[in-house]
Amino acid sequence: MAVVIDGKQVAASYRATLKERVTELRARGIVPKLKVVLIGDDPASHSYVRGKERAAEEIGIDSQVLRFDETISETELLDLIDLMNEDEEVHGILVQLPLPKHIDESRVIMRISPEKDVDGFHPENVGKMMLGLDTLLPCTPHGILHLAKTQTEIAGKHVVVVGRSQIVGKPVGMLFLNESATVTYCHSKTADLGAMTRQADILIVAVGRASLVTADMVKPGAVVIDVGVNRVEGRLVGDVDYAAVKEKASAITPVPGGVGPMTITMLMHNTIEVASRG
Ligand SMILES: Nc1nc(=O)c2c([nH]1)NC[C@@H]1CN(c3ccc(C(=O)N[C@@H](CCC(=O)O)C(=O)O)cc3)C=[N+]21
Repeated sequence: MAVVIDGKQVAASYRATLKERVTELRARGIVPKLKVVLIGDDPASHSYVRGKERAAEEIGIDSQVLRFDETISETELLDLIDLMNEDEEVHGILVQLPLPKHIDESRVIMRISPEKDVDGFHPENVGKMMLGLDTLLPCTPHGILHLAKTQTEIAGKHVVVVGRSQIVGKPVGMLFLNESATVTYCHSKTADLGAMTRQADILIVAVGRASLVTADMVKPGAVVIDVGVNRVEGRLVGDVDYAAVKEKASAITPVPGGVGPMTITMLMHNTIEVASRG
């Protein structure tokens, strides 16, 4: 029977240390400031952004959400980013994804100043992360690494990543490689997924398909990190068959209450990092 990794609890205790850092910054006259751009009326996006606002308020970060309807043009959005890039009081800029079809996501990401890119999505930050240099790390991968470290040593472990998205799969493998894990990537074209996942000491699943990973695909004693966010019959579930895998793993993250709260907390971490650079 696995330990349930309480992401809500780990995130809350991490936020307590962040709150102290904000107190110190404010004593020096620095108020960390985060701008979130939210386009359209997708209920999930609005819910995530509310979570970000709540966390910022708890820690003492000044956050502002700029809401636009989906008719906003790409040029208008890029001009807005330019203004925030130039505003010395703004430390972090986040444009909530996905964007409407008529807006080129990569052009938007590349327009955000790498120094203010608290998502860690800009190619300059991705490149620095790949090189193992000190930089703004992508929030979900950073949160996953932090959760895994509460359970196990990373060096020498076999980490199997299922999913190769730009936002989670690819960077999370790179972060664990930098921590001296042996990393295997799996994806939709992987020939025998179970044969791969059964080798994992640490199994990270970030695909977006409910019940993708079943108990027979997990090595006894593995640490399982479920990054999936799926709505099934109105309920939020991950990519892992939680009830069955829980019996086999040594530790597992629940959905909700696992990786999600860590993602938001690492966004706060990045905003404070930028504010601390002065
Ligand atoms: N530029 C950008 N940066 C992002 O970081 C980003 C994004 N766009 N677009 C969407 C995804 C998704 N994402 C989540 C954040 C928190 C939870 C979270 O806190 N989930 C709660 C449950 C929330 C609920 O109940 O709906 C949990 O797992 O416990 C989930 C998902 C950030 N994203």
